[in-house]
Amino acid sequence: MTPPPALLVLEDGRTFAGVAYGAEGETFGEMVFNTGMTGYQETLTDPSYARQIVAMTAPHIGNTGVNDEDPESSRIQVAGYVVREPARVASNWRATGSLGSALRAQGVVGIAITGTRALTRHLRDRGAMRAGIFSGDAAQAPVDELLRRVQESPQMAGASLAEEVATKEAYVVPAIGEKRFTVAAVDLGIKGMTPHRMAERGVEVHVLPATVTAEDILALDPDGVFFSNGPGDPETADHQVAALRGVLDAGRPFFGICFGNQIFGRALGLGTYKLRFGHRGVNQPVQDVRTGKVEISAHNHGFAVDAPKDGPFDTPYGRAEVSHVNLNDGCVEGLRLLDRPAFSVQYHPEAAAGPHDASGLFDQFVSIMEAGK
Ligand SMILES: NC(=O)CC[C@H](N)C(=O)O
Repeated sequence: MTPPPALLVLEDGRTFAGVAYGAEGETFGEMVFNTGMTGYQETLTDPSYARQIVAMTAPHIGNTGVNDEDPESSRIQVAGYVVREPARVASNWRATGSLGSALRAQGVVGIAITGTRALTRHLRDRGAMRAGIFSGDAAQAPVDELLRRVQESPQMAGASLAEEVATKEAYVVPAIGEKRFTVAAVDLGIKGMTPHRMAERGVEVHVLPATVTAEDILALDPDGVFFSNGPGDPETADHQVAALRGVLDAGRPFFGICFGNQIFGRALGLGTYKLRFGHRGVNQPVQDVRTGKVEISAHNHGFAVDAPKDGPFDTPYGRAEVSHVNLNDGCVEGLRLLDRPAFSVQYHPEAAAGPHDASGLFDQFVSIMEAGK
């Protein structure tokens, strides 16, 4: 059966005609692209993609189907999905179904277009922008009308989404093997692999809702505090910035990833800004400013911290420095305090999917907790 026609409409009026993939209907979100050649299931279930329509630059998606082990959260989180060619056969020994049926079962509207390269170049040149996918009855309206609705949909700048996707109830991920440390992990849209990487190192992880206060965190008497990745604009995360300031005031060892890095930056008094099209993929080169060492790393961010890159600077918590920079565009990829046990990275050392070059950052978190005991 041939899938029905579908239309992708960008807010600047560019359109891409294709066929429906996944659920039929309509959806709106920020149009972004992901360059990962692997890991579509992890990408789709990463809560940081909330309210984003993700286009895959890899031309063939769905080859290995879906399985029960790779999801990073309990559901598909993207607002919509754009692929070039959906695999007609799902072939993998772990597969429990096809990606197309998983998208349909979860009501995720997608589209297959031939022009994913043209779309990516357009976003690279003009920047990430709002978009809509329309198929079935939703595609019957005139294009002008669809465009108007895209232009009326919410922007990513100014969006507060972390509390929407984060857990409402605290839960514990037990240490694997002997328990050595307790970590309070604030969930802003945490990926399942992150607590797992800590648990593998003897950490019992208390995952807490995004609405917790510094008092709630410190009441657990944790050896370390972690702030996770998450969707939305870091400028809206005032509550989390205040909570982190309380944690830093108490001198607790701190590690942050992605949204957590942006909140750390804000807690240090730095600003954040929106990147033109962001970094989403599994092969971004990041350099450790001190050692010169380059890690190839997994990324998913559309915002970045604005910090001085020419050496240490003063913050309310003493001197700090930019620890890592991106070699593609020079943006800040990590921060650390020089006299206190606190650091964060903008990229993804849990790397699901992605290369494991940066996994040593979890060991670094363990060392600062060890030193603090
Ligand atoms: N993965 C993340 O934590 C993303 C952080 C933030 N929402 C951004 O896009 O930059």
